[in-house]
Amino acid sequence: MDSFDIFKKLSVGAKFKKPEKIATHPEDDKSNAKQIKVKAVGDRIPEALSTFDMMKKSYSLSPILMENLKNSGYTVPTPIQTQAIPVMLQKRQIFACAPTGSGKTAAFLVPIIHHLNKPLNKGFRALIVSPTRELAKQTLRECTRLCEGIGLRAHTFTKINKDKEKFNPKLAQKFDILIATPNRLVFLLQQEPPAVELNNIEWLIIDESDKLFETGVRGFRDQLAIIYKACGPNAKRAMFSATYTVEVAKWSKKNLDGLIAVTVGNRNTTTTTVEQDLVFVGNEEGKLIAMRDLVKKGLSPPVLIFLQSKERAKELFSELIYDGINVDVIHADRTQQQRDNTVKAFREGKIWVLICTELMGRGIDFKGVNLVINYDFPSSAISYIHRIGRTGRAGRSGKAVTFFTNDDKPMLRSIATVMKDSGCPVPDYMLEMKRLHKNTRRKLEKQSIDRNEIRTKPHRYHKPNADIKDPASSKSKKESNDKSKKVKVKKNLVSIIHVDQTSKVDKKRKLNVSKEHKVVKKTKKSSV
Ligand SMILES: Nc1ncnc2c1ncn2[C@@H]1O[C@H](COP(=O)(O)OP(=O)(O)OP(=O)(O)O)[C@@H](O)[C@H]1O
Repeated sequence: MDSFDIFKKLSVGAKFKKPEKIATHPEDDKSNAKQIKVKAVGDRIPEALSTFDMMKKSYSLSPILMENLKNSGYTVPTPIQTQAIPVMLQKRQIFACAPTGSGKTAAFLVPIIHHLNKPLNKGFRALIVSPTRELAKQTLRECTRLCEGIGLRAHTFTKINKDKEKFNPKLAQKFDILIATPNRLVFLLQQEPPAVELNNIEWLIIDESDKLFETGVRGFRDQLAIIYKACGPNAKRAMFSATYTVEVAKWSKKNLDGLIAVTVGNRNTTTTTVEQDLVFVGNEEGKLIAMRDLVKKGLSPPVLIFLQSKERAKELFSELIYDGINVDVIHADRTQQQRDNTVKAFREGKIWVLICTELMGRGIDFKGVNLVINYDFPSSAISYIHRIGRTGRAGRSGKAVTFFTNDDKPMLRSIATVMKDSGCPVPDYMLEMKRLHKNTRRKLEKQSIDRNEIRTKPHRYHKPNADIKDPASSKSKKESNDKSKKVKVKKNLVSIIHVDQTSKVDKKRKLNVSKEHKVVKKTKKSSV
């Protein structure tokens, strides 16, 4: 019996497979696509598109834009595109909610490119607000592709000091579309005189709108208020997200005239093309065992691993790099250049496993991610939906594995409910667990769990100066190397022992882990 067999025996958790797949993209399965419910609420709802060609006839979309869509490989509109595009082409304000990886970016880019039509040299006329710089850069790439041959130019800010020195409204004249994070934009708006002007904005798109409406440390909400004010009252607004919050829905209804609300599928469910497993791992040590077992069984890259904080991401990185895995890590402590390089290398397949924090949870479109591992349990159902939405995109299939320990049990019910609502069978006991009061849940969502350091530990029964013999020493050298990790089970605890390697491990780790990746000793502070 190997380590994972023992671990599985002790585990009371379950592994579940989704029974069926439903394609989210019409081209993958035309019959299934028709079953996806697209709901639109509002007055005078425009007719939904059944083909992209309808835009040419009904809205005189430029042949170049049509060609750019085709060159992007977009032959049939996705469900959200069928309804959101005509709504925006008719200059109506929209609140749109559609699953992860379902083509929301093109759903707002196509209408704004159509409305802006051609460069006017009067500065930014459309603004797209994204919660992270990585997402802003990705949207810029898609925008640039769709604007090819049209002459419209999109811009996103780079280094903050450089922007302060160099960026000014005159420079902005040659651009038409601005894609920015709220932090950076507000910083530039608050320069004296403002380094950026938004008085010509005709369209304001809030991507990941529920994230940007969150109140909290980063104060996105307050920043949005400053941005709205700078755009003036005539800018049309569009809110897009994969997850629905009552707050954003209510705000939109109250503040956006002539609003049309478009929802695709059931609210706050995961995409149906992702097979989802929940695995009970007992404790932190169990997580490393489970992780190593997944590696041993053979991971199919690209793989994304989510952790709750940058400190923990660094810790896991230093473990996995020692295991010889082609892995890198991305978090807020790395410089922009390092973050960009890592994203690029992962996109190009040079890195197979990417360890990340919530920073990469929203919007990022890595094509063909096969597996998402929630090493640390997500703090909310919303976070779960976005994290596992990095796989199973654009109708592809994917897999998500979520580890949980006893510490995660209070939030287990909400994740299990999302899984059930998405069509995954989950054991009744999880759904029957006590429902948390709204306030308690919110409080838990904001606090991150204080977890033990991620570190392969010498066995607890190991006497410091004892002359420990490798049980494998009598076997062949190769066997001995392979079996340097031994598992001992005592009183329902699973521990993994590096019998004779502890000091070597530390030395090698120091050599392998570059300065920028050095493990920061566990602090209670948790951030991405
Ligand atoms: N009509 C289409 N046909 C085929 N592929 C498409 C179409 N529209 C978009 N895509 C592709 O689908 C993928 C997901 O699109 P996108 O990133 O816009 O998803 P999203 O809905 O914004 O996801 P998230 O909620 O995670 O941000 C992208 O790779 C995009 O190129």
